[in-house]
Amino acid sequence: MGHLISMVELGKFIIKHHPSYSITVLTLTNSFTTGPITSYIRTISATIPAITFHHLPKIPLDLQMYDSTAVIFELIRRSVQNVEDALRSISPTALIIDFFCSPAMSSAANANVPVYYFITSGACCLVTMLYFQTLDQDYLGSFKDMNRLVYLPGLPPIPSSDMPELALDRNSTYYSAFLELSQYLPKSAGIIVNTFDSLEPKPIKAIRDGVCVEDQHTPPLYCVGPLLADAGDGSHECLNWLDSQPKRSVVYLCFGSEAGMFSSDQLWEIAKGLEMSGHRFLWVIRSRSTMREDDWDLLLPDGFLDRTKGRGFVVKMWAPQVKVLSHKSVGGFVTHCGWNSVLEATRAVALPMDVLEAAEVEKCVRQLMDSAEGKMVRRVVEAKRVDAARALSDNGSSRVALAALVRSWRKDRGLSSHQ
Ligand SMILES: O=c1ccn([C@@H]2O[C@H](COP(=O)(O)OP(=O)(O)O[C@H]3O[C@H](CO)[C@@H](O)[C@H](O)[C@H]3O)[C@@H](O)[C@H]2O)c(=O)[nH]1
Repeated sequence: MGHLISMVELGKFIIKHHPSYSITVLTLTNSFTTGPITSYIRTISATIPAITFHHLPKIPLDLQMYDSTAVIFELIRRSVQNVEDALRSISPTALIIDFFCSPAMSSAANANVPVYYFITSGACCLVTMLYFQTLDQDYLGSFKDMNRLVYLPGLPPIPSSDMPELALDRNSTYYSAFLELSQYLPKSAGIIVNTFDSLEPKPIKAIRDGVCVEDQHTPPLYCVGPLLADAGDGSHECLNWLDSQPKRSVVYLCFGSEAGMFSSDQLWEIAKGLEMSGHRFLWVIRSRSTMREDDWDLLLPDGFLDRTKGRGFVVKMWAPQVKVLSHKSVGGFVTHCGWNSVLEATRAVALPMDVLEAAEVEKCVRQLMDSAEGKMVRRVVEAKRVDAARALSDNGSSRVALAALVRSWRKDRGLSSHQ
């Protein structure tokens, strides 16, 4: 969902400023096409005629054989011919691919269409992707076993255990897919990133200076963000509850669209931490262990909902996050740091939470709501909010980047400035 929303937001950004274009989003359907995804696609299709969804033929897969990430890689790998067929029938000016979709590079080459990557995470993450070919040669073991710092251009040293999940285990299939991404990125016509120049100046400079890719040309970088979903219309009972809470008193906890699927042990730890913190909270819970509505309450500590009644509100599965974050009663956001949530948090306040233990949850919530550090985070976020608006304004860095991107694909296709 995090990837789909930002891809659609990129499409909206393109047609808003270059209305002669229309956008076709190629989508795969399978087990991960959950209710929120289906209803999101329906809403966009009904409200934005310039964006259409082209559903690629369904690929039959034995789901028992794959975990949730492997399913995505396998579907993409097996859809190469279908993507090529779609490109031949649509005949687009350019193909923009998510970073999971490297195999589509060959579909585009066969259909003679220029390919641009779209990085739905920030420039920090892109540095890791580009530099991964070098890391693969420099660090011989698996990052998960190293217990050391990893050095990347433009970034502070990163504990090896904090490397992207796909890159942690050298023997996994994800590792080869991540390495393949690192090899394909420099071959693209350009890289579009959902960030803005003043948000991540050091990694952006490192990429533009070409120091993340050895012995190869780094393609042009287009920082066009922040691309964020609109708050939209519609109501939700959690918004009514927020209306009745004091200003900036509620801490909002939500852990993205996929990562938010916790085991029952983890849910239990978060619940305990929230109870101990004594603060008001709005918490979105998802769990892999059960999807039956009646079972939800059993996942939480006995009596938790009664003891926190009035000061806590639990939403099952999905909350209107953008609306929640802009609500006046929300004073803090505890997140897994999915990039969309980070960007959306520029409208609110966030602290990352790492270790899922009750004491850590309690500490994190208290720090955010009570401490000098929490106040400082609020000030930094406010400054970034102003920078973000500037980047998207006329002649702002993201608008200039979008214009350069459009010029680039026109040039690739030999089109004049009117086409
Ligand atoms: O209850 C919910 C949960 C999520 N959202 C929205 O769903 C999106 C979630 O995106 P994100 O915060 O990026 O989380 P994920 O989808 O889990 O993130 C995946 O995709 C991101 C973008 O590539 C990566 O940065 C993350 O590491 C990866 O986990 C955001 O727009 C949220 O507003 C809701 O509206 N309601």
